Formats: sequence, structure tokens, C-alpha cells
Amino acid sequence: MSIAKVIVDVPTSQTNHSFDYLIPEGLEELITPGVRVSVPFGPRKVMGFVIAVTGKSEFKKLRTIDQVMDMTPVLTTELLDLGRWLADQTVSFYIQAYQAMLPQVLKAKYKKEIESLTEGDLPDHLEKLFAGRAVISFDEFMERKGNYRELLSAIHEGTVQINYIVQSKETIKKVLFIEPDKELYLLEEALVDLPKNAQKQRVILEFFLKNPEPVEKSKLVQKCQTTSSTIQALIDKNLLRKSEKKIYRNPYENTTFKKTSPLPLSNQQQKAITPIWEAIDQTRNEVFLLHGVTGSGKTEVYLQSIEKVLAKGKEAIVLVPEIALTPQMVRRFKGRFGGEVAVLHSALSPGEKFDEWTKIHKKEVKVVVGARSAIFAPFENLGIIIIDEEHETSYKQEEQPRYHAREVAKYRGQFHQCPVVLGSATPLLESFARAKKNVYQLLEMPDRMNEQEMPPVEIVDMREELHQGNRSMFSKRLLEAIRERIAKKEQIVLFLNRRGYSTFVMCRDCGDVMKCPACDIALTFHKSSHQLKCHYCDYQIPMVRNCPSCESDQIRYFGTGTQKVEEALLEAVPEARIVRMDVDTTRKKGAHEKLLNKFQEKQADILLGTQMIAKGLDFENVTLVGVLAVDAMLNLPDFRSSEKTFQLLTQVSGRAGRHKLPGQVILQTYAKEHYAVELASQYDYDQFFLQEMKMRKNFHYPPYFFLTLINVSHPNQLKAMEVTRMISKLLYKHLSDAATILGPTPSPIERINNRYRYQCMVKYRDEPNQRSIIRKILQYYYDEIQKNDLTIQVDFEPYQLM
Ligand SMILES: Nc1ncnc2c1ncn2[C@@H]1O[C@H](COP(=O)(O)OP(=O)(O)OP(=O)(O)O)[C@@H](O)[C@H]1O
Ligand SMILES: [Zn+2]
Ligand SMILES: [Zn+2]
Repeated sequence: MSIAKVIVDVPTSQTNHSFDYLIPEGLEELITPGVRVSVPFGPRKVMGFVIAVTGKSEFKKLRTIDQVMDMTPVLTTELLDLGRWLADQTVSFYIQAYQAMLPQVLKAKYKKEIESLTEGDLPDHLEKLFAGRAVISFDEFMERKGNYRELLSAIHEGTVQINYIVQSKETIKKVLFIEPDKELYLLEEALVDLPKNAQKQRVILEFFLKNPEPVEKSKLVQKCQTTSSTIQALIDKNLLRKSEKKIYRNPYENTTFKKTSPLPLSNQQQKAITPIWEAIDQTRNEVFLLHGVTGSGKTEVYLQSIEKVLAKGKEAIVLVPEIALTPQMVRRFKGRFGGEVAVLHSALSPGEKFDEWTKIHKKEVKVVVGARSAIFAPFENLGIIIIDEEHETSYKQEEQPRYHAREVAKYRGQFHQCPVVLGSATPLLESFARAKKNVYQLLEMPDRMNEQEMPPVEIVDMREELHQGNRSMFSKRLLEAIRERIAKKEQIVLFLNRRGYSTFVMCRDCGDVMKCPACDIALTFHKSSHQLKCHYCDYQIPMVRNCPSCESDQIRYFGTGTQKVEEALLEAVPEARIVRMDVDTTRKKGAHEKLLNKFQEKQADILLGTQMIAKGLDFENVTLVGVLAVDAMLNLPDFRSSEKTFQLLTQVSGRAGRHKLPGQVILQTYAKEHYAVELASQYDYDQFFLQEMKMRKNFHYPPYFFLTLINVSHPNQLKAMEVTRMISKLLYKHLSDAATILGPTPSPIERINNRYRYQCMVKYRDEPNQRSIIRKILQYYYDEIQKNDLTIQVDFEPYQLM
């Protein structure tokens, strides 16, 4: 008796364990761990993942698996274990973890078909089923009681394959091909016999005599300047035939990638890469922190590390933040490794993502470059994992399972005994601290490739501007510099810092920002109550009229949009040709690339945008980078606001003067003396690290303490508050005395979609029981979550504190 242990697609705490099902006869070989099945569950049929197969069960009456959904496992045993670990770490359901590892399309409904790949005969039963056809539906195979064992061995031999036919339109791309239906000499004869007036048909036949391969119909029409009816006429004569092919939609199809070869490494690159190469050679797991300034040539180090891995027949995962996954970036990897590379990012349609994933699953590629979820690429022989811009917050998933790709990378690195490389010009404080303690091996690349100094940074004090009567958002200095570059036909990147929303209160006269005395984060202005509140603890004061430091009445809250900036800029510099890049202008697919191309081809002088232009861009002609309002980020109610500001300023500055022309950076701020601004302008990461670590120590933040953020929301404000208070109480009671529980307090964004949001936060160093306590709390509220519209989110080591 064979029994499968199945995790069913019913995400509740009662069902968060495996269920035993009988494996029907004949399916024993097919049903292996990692395969999805359809099983009866209560009155319904649900999908489930087989996680193990055993010979016995402690239950007497077992139901039987209804159908098998995959012919080959979609999750490897490594990923099955990883999913379990992930669910435990993030206090989510096993099913959520498994689903997170697969492309969206596999969660939807789809049909399967079996395609014959052989010219010769298939095994008996199959041959009969196929009856000369190239493709049959899987349903037919089931209905006619096909032989699974035969099918499976045919799959292993590669004589048939299973195709997933996804029913949403955008996910399939079938292309019509035309090819000769007769031997070539017969085509030649037909050509001679064609009537004189069949000139158009003649062109097509001549084409095929020269190129007898199947050709896409649309290309044929184009190449022969012909029409469908002419082609059809030849098909009717049985000279040509149509065939449909499912092809991989290659999102970069129309881009040609120039083949690049490895560059001779600079001294610092050589020094950095040697220990990575050694780890690859010795099949040894180690985490490297590659700290290299912008333009130091980190990417080349990645490329040549991967080359080594490929030479050993192994595979590589490269993670790049979503917004840095530009065609420029993709080009660097495809240029070096060509068809070995799959690209996974969110701008692809579900179908395209599925195609890329399939290439990985079928082992047709050896390198994947992608955003966060690419960390789950089902490779089985990993030789390296690289995370570029490791400090980026987009590596943390902000829904269940709330995992961080870095932690998953470390897990997989250990499993495969391969190196994990974290690269950044501004490593996350926690990572740098680990490197200092030798938990990670630190690799430093302090110099730029072009051996130029980093571009000089000029800080403009916007308070001064105001005092001199300039109330606009551009300083005189910045406008002057912009005009100068336009006159010289050089280009400008203007960066508007506008992350999230800005409700901090600042004095425009002296730059003072209202902060919580206990938590050192900016207070948030609440319009409804006219109060200033801290979002970590419950400190609050009435909104002030005058600045407590300088008495000025120029105290107000802050924020502006890119569109407004564009208008103002055009007024000030009418000759400027501006490309604006923000969420609005890049909504359409391909828009991002188009805008960048426009700028690249110098059809614009100024690239104006938000964070999406801060990273990865490399334009030769950019000599000026301007940052309009540094302060918006500096004053987010987030203990990482200084660090994020430092990172962002460093990244933005890194866009200037990357090639021959010298660059310059102008930062506009009301907080000239802030250490994050000052040290960023000096590119002094080490000093920033020391200063920031002091703050973290004083106020008990990471890396000295860990945080857990619990967010409760409900349409009724009192309810949300009450539940949060109860949770705080329970945590206080069950955690150790060394843990601090802050709150309950309203979340920085107090209400979303008419739901009130409250939060509490745990600061702790070591609470081994925390996860099980939180699981119990969640179970306690289970009914209310199900029936009473309550949500409770738990975020371990949160990155978003809104
Ligand atoms: N060994 C080398 N020889 C010559 N040129 C190189 C070499 N390595 C890198 N470069 C070039 O130097 C420039 C900067 O390198 P790269 O973009 O890899 O730096 P980076 O550290 O990844 O920068 P960023 O963090 O800003 O993205 C690129 O134009 C790259 O082609
Ligand atoms: Zn003031
Ligand atoms: Zn506070």
C-alpha cells in the first residue's frame, strides 16, 4: 500500500499539516515528492503538494488521490524542505510557502497535453493512443485509461513531453509556421510546372528551395512580400503545409545582445574574486560581502564568478532589485552567457514568467537573473548565489510568507555547499556588522574602474535659499548648473525623493524636524486630531504653530510630486527637454525601456524621476546629478531613515561621471548638518557605519536588537485597538523579561481602505519561544480572522514600518 503525505491548498491553521491519501494503482511511479495532485477534501476537490510517500499511515480510512497534476515534480526535495523551514520562520502556512516558490501560472487552471517528440514509434499503448497524431490532450489519455508507467518512461527517454496549456490568452504564444510539404526535388518540379501568371507563388517556392526550414508565416509574408491567399494556394496544392508551434515568448526577442568576453580583471577585482573562486573550487559554503563603490566593477566580478561555476557544470542565481532589472542589466548577463540565461521579473506577463521558469525546470538554462522570487529557481546543482544591491528592501516579501531573499539564499547556499555573494556600495548595517564580526567574509573594492575620483558633491542649504527670497524648489546653484550642462549638450539626472508619503513636520527656516524623544524617529502629523504622534511608542503632542527651536512660523509638513517638479522646471528652464519617469509614466509595459532609450539617444537633456532612476543606470553623457529634497526620506518614521538616505544618496551620486566626462552632484537639503547627508557627500561609508551603529545601540535597534512588528487592522477602530492591546499583553506575559513590547499605537498610515490599523513592536535579543507564542496568539484569533474581518500581520525583522 502506498500512501502520499499531502499538504492541501486550504490555508488555515487547522489544515497546516500533511494529510494521508492512498495512491491509486498504476500511479505509484508518478506520485513522488514535489508533484501536485488533486485530492478529495471534505465535499470538494483541492490541489495539494505531495511532500512524502510512505508505506503506512496511522489512520484507518484513507481517501484516494483523484488525479496527478504534474508528470515531473515541480518542487525538488530541497525546495520542499526549504518551504517547511520558510513557513516556520515566517509563521505562515506550508501551502503559502510552496505556492510562493512557483510561477503564478501554475496556480491557475490549465490543460495539459502530451506531445510526441519522436519520428519513430512510441511504446505500444501510447502509439495506439496517439494514432499518428503529434499531440493528444491529457484528458484523453486519462479517459482512455492510458498507461502511466509507459508515459513516465517515455518522458524520461525524451520521446514525449508534457505541455501546460494555460487558458489565459496572454500566456500562450502559438506561432504559425509554414514549411515544405514535399521533398525539395518535387518542389522544383512544381516550380517548373507553375503557370506563367503565378508569379507570386513562384517567389515563395524559390524561397523554400533556398531555405527549406520551417519559417514563421508572418516572416514569410514579409520576406516574400506576399499574402496569405498566395500561401494558401500552395498549401491547397499540397506543396506547403502549416504547423503550429508553441514557442517561448522571449521578452528580449527584438534586442540583440552583443557577445562580450571576460575583461582582464583589475587588481582590486582580482583580489576580491580570488576567495570566491576558491570557495567555488572547494565546493564550500561561505557568505561574502562584496563592498564596492559604485562603478568599481562588481558586475564583472559576478560575471567571472559565474563563468567559473558554469565551467564546473553548475548553476547560478543572480538576484537584482526589481527596479534595477533594466534591459541594460539584462544585456550584461545575456551578452556574456547568451542562451544560458533566463530572466525573471515582474514586468513579464504570467505566461512569459512561466516560460522562463520552464527553461529552468527543464534544465535548459544554467543562469537565472531575476528579482526576489528567482531565489526559488528549481536548480539542483547550484554553484553560486549572488545578491546585487543586497541592502535593497525589495528583497523582503511584504506578504505571507514574509521572507527575505538573503535568508533563503543562505539556506540554499548551505544546502548546495556553494558561496553566497552579497554585493553593495552601501551594505545594510546588519550585513556590514556581520562582516566585521567575521560571520561574512568582507571583500572591499574602494576604487572606481575608470580610476576617477567619485564625483564631487555640493550640498545646497535650502534654508539659505529661503532667507534669500527663493521660495521655489530649485536652488540658484542647481538651475545654473542645469543650464550650463544643457548648453554643453551634456545630460542631467534629477532625482526627487518621494518615497511613501510625507507627513513629517519641518521648519523651513531652521530645518528642525519634530522627533520623538524616546525613539528618535520623526513624529507624524495627524490631520484629524491635529496631533503629532510617534509611531513606535505612544508619545504625542499637539501640533505646534511655531518652531520650538527658532520660533519661525514657516513650520509645515512636506511633500511634492514629480509632475509638479516637471512643470516648475519647464518654467525655470524652458529650453530643457525632460523625460519624466515615475509610477505614472511607466505604467505601460515597455514604457520604462522606451523612456530610457529616449534619454540614452540624447533626445532629452534631463531624466527626472523617483527611486526608480537611482539604480543601475549607466549613461556616458550624464555629468550632473541633482537631488531635490533629501529630507523626505530622512524623516520617514522609520529607524532606518538615515541609513536609507545614505544609501540612496550614494546610489544617486554614483550615476554621474561613470565614464570619461567628470561628474558633479548637487544635493538640496534643509538638513545640511545631518551625518547621513554629510557623510554621503564624502562617500564615507565606514564613518557612517560607526555613527549609525552608535545610534542603533542607544535606541536599541538592529543589529543590536531584533524587531518583530505586529499589525492589526479592522473596520472598527476600537476593535483594532483592543486586539492590539490584547496581543501586547499576551506577548508581555509570555516573552522573557529581556524583551520590550512597544505600543499599541496607530500605524503610520492609520487607515487604509476604511480599515483602522494599529501595531505593536517587540524589541528583543533572544526569544526562542517567540514564534510558537505568536502562532498560538494567531490561533486564538482564528475565528475572528475568518469571520469577523480581522487581520493580524506578523513581520519578523521588518523593513517596512508603515
Ligand atoms: N576589468 C575591467 N576592465 C575594464 N572595464 C571594466 C572592468 N570591470 C568593469 N569595467 C567597466 O567599469 C564600469 C563600471 O563597472 P560596473 O558597472 O560593473 O560597476 P558596479 O560596481 O557594478 O557599479 P554599480 O554598483 O554602480 O552598478 C562598467 O562600464 C564596466 O564595463
Ligand atoms: Zn525653526
Ligand atoms: Zn516614540
